[in-house]
Amino acid sequence: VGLHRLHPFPRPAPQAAPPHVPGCWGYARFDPHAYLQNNYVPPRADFSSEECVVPWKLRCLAETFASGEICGRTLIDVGSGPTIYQLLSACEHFEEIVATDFLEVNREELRRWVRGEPGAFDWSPFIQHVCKIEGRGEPWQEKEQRLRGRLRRILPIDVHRADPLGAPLHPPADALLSTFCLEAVSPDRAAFGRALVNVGSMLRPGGHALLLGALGESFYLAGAARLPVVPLDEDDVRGALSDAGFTLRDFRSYAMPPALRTGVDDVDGVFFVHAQKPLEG
Ligand SMILES: Nc1ncnc2c1ncn2[C@@H]1O[C@@H](CSCCNC[C@@H]2Cc3ccc([N+](=O)[O-])cc3CN2)[C@@H](O)[C@H]1O
Repeated sequence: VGLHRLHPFPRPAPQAAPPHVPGCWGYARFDPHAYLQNNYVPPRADFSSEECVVPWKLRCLAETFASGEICGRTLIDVGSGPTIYQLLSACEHFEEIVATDFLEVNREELRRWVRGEPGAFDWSPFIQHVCKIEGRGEPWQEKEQRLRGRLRRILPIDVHRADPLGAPLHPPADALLSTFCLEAVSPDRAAFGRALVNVGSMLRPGGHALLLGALGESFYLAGAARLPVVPLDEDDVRGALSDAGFTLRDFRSYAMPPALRTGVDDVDGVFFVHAQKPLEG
């Protein structure tokens, strides 16, 4: 019962990517700090306008969790990267948050934040914004501590495996969250669809899946790494969810304004999905 202790997946040698994961070698050069600077500081993380992309993402999550319908014991975050912003509304509704990523450098970045170590990325502007839009007048330091207390496991994951965590998750997660991961690690739409099936296997029947991802993106930069992304449109996402057996509850999209097209990627827009795994089957 409970999460299995896993050996980290062997990191591919830069010169030899596992054949089943084209482009995986690029992740050996992924620089978490550069990635954070590219996406999670202004202009993309500008909290002065609700029209900016990060406030839009946080609002999608806050509004979806505000109903209270999505709750339970465990939420698993797939491909967390070095970020925790995506967990700020979720952490109110789950006893345990399980973060996951393929790279140890990202898992260590997350541990550094959980431990409150100097040099960890400063998420306080994000925490303050989420407290403001959730409207409970909660001191942001309390939310920060609550997330730190509930973020108890930071595990290796590979969404290209039938068992992404290396073994089935017992008990299955009550909810699944994944932001900007599946399309960024899939060489084509079929692989994206298979990854969605794989991660869906960790979710209990009736469980909720929340996805944020890139539309029309073909690459992104993270320091020396230039990573390929499968360009998706709205129908690709809807079709993959349907093929994976999910029932769509909400679909929203955001068009990236010219001011936020900074060259760190070629993303056209962002999608937000709330889907549910049927109770039967
Ligand atoms: N096989 C694997 N299984 C699971 N995770 C894996 C695997 N391989 C790599 N990973 C893991 O997945 C990765 C997740 S970060 C993926 C970045 N996605 C693209 C980037 C993100 C972004 C963010 C924000 C905004 N915006 O407008 O606000 C736009 C964009 C568009 N560009 C990375 O953590 C890696 O370590």
